[in-house]
Amino acid sequence: MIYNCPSSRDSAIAIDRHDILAHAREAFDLEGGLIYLVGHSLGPATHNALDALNQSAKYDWRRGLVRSWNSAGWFTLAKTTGARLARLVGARQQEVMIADSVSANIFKLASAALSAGLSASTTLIIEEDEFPTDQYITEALSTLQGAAFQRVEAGTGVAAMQETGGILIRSLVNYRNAERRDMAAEEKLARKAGGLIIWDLSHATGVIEVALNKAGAKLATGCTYKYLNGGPGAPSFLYVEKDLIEKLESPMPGWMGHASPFTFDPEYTPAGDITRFANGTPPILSLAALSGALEAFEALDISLVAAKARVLGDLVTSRARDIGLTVGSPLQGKDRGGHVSFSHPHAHEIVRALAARNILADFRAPDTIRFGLSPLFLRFIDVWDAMDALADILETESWDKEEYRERAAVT
Ligand SMILES: Cc1ncc(COP(=O)(O)O)c(C=O)c1O
Ligand SMILES: Nc1c(O)cccc1C(=O)C[C@H](N)C(=O)O
Repeated sequence: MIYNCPSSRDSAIAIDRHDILAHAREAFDLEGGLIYLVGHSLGPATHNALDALNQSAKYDWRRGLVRSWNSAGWFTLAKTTGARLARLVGARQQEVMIADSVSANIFKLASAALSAGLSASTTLIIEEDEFPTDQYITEALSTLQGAAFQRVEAGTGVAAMQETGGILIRSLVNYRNAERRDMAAEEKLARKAGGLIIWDLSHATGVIEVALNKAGAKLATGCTYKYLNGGPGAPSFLYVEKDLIEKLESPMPGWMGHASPFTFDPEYTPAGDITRFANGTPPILSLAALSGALEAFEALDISLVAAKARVLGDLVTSRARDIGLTVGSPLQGKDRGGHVSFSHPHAHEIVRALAARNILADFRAPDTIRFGLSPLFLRFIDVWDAMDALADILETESWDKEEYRERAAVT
């Protein structure tokens, strides 16, 4: 074990002192004194992301103007940034591109898979506790394509796929409880049943090891604004296994996915590579920020990042249990993603009481608190202190204040 779980504040300090990832924190432009436990929702800004954004806006856009499509590499930015991200999900560079949102990419990938007959049946399956957008998109797509739709109980999606040979939309890490699935084992079951899994890697990428190629995964997408710190609204990524790229056609064949957009051909011919999944003009400023943000991962061993996340999570689960909270996440680090959730009847007030102490966590109705444990910028002492604050808030019932009861529009 590279990291040990601290048993005291002093040992947390000692572990931080020897942390081989300690330098990664320097990449971030963090406000002093803030403990940020929401990197699983919106990662903080890195200096490189801000510089890249600045460069793109102030020089490439302001001065380079339309010339920058070529001179600043804007035309290929979605692909080059995807290639940069590929290592973090265990994919080949040519199998990943940046495009649209996860919502749009689930639609494109599932629709393309249905049209190409990649699965034994056209049944679309999703578990009822998946992130809502995945459910809405999957159900809407089934209506559009006249495919059967099954919203199944949590924990039964793989069995439904085995039974029907259909397409399962599945998070590698559940957004609420951080439960982690075994991609390789489930891919094996999919192959046996003639089914297909489209992976949502939103809560996995940048915090646990993801090995798409090794697992034999065919299709995936994921957010870049969480652990990858791409910035608010940063476009998501999509992955298509190399042998499938030319077999699949996007249901949204926009001009940027054309083999030669600037021939302005009235007939659509898809690009021969992953760019066939692009549709319109990409959000260059967001892509620039994302590309800059990925530099923080460049020389990092993702297995170390994952190891640190596991132990930060162990620290939260063990101390949360000590103070009487009900932990909703798996207790074994290997079964968990990068956050830990626990419940309390006054979860919302507690999250607001933590915020008043400059500790940001998040609340998911009705009673869940999530602590996101981004290993690149969080130290053991941050998490130790956050747990101390939480213990104090519970013990003194200092959450019980009128001002903590109002609901914010977004939490
Ligand atoms: C698992 C999961 N999927 C999808 C999304 C949404 O993705 P997007 O807003 O890019 O469509 C989120 C978070 O917002 C998420 O947690
Ligand atoms: N994407 C978000 C947004 O645009 C606003 C507020 C929060 C988000 C999120 O990412 C939510 C997140 N996926 C979750 O796991 O709850």
